[in-house]
Amino acid sequence: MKLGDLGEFGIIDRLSRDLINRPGEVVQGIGDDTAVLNLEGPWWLLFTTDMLVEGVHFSLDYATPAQVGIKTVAVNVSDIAAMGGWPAHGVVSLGLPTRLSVEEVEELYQGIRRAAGEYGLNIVGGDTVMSPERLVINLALLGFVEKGRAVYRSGARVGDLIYVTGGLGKSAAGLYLCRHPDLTIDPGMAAFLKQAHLEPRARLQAGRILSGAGVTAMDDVSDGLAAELREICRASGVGCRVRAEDIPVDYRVRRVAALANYDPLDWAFSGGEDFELVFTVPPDLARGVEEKLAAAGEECRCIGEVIPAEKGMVFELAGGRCVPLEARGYDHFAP
Ligand SMILES: Nc1ncnc2c1ncn2[C@@H]1O[C@H](COP(=O)(O)OP(=O)(O)O)[C@@H](O)[C@H]1O
Ligand SMILES: Cc1ncc(C[n+]2csc(CCOP(=O)(O)OP(=O)(O)O)c2C)c(N)n1
Ligand SMILES: [Mg+2]
Repeated sequence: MKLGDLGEFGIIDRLSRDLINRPGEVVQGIGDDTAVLNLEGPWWLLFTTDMLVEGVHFSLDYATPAQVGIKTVAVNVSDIAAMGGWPAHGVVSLGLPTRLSVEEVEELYQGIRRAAGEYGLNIVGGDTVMSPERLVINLALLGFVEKGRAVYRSGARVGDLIYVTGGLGKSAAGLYLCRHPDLTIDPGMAAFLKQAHLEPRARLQAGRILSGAGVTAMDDVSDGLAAELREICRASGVGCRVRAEDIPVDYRVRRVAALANYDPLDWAFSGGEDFELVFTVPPDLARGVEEKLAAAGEECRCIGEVIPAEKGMVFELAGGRCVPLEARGYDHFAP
């Protein structure tokens, strides 16, 4: 069978059997943003890894080595943020093609150093090997969260409101601009969107606030809003209804989408790599959540609500007509 026949999530499902031999220490295994492991003391350990491959996650045609380092840290911290915890210690593995110079590899590490400093985490080790063609970089990251405070994908309940932080589609618009440098557009706009793609930021502060404010489920938007909603719905055994009019899409994203002849909502739903947080919250706590985020300078928007599983995933178009929400997101092995 070919990898493309199963897709990324089918492959992971197949691999995920018979891997736990110390069940007593596992609070949450495969299936969430990070593993959650039980320790003595007040905190659970969060453990996650994400790898970036040249040509798949970045291109050195337009990303600087420092930006690749920044992104590597951000995508991993984002998974810790989506559990409601904080990052602590990481190890970095490098597969280096010999065409890179020492200076470029040092620059990569300047990016890692800068981002690690910003999120307050240590890099305490790693591995360095030759890679025949492409630059490969992996971070494995430990974090902590107070026992009982981790937010899983599985906690959404019918009636909860669905929110998303910040705005969606910026990364996809930025990627489009990196690939089409000749597009005529205001340079300030282009710089903003490209930065969103090349130097994403993890919503660590928002994740901490949300895990302390009673949210029921949370995920970071790495594969696109639709894919993350599918994960929450599947893990929680619920459905969802989201309103087109409330999906936060920045005017700059709309501008690039118009020039590129794309539907900006497609970028929001399927573009991915925005690293915003999508979360659910019971209606009686929603006001408090909004106020706490606003007080910390974090934006959020209510985009819909959790409905019974039988109703599926529903997309309410501007004007009120409802259509099924296609959970089309980034799949590494999509045909
Ligand atoms: N090769 C693998 N072996 C075991 N677990 C894996 C493997 N690849 C992914 N996973 C797990 O499958 C789940 C989904 O992975 P992924 O979609 O990459 O999550 P995320 O978007 O949070 O990075 C996660 O819990 C991850 O730890
Ligand atoms: C050169 C290049 N092509 C395409 C993309 C778009 N892209 C690559 S991976 C990805 C989705 C997220 O990656 P994944 O490794 O699945 O992250 P995870 O869900 O594990 O956090 C997207 C949108 C990109 N960033 N760079
Ligand atoms: Mg991953």
